Amino acid sequence: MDRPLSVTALRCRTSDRTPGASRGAEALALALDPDARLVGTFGEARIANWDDDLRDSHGCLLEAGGQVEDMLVAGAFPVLTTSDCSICMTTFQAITRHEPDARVLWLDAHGDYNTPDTTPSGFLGGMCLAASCGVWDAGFEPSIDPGRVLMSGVRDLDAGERVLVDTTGVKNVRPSEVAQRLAGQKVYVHLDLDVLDPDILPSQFAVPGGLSDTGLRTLLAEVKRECEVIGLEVTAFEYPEPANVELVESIVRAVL
Ligand SMILES: NC(=[NH2+])NCCC[C@H](N)C(=O)O
Repeated sequence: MDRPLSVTALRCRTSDRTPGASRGAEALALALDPDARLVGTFGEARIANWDDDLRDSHGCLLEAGGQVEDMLVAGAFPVLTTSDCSICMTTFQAITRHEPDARVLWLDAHGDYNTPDTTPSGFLGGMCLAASCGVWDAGFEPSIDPGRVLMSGVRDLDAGERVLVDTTGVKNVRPSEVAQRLAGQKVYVHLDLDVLDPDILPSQFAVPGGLSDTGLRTLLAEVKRECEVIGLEVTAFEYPEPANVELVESIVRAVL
């Protein structure tokens, strides 16, 4: 990497539900960079459906985009660690404002490509990529063309969600194909740790059949070799407790 690393841990509204998630995000950020910024605040704990969630998380989402923007403006390589994958609705805005040609590599067990019409759970985190791609309006400008998103590790799509992925042109490919597909391009990586197998790292929305830690490290190392990686966000709900931070750090370092 030719740019200085700039790391921020963002504590999100939804961290109320999984406080371990924020501890993990902060521990990871500090492991990557002792000078990492730790920002964000807990909101009021209440059970949310997606529109409550959107309202309550609004400040946190804006903060996420602002953090990535600041890191880019400073000429740094941004790394954002957080519990809440919904931040992509603003982080991708910051990325594509600075690098209009950027591709997004979406490493996740889930597509997060539901809309209010297809969501089985009402969970905003399951709808955030679709909002980023302009499939529905969450109140944030769409930031990335679906054709510029490459998914891998995604193995749990709801029925309506699958139709949207297929019809809007998002590609979902095997891990071994990722680096070739993105070769020579500028790539921002969204890494939800539930892309790993739940035997390796437990998660709130665990889906069996995930990548091994070695498999993920290999994939990221290939991406680093073949592409120009321009930044990274590491998200998860049931984030690693401090005992697992070493494992996650070793994975993240493969792409730095
Ligand atoms: N980023 C995540 N953990 N997403 C989980 C989404 C689960 C499911 N597809 C839903 O919409 O509710």
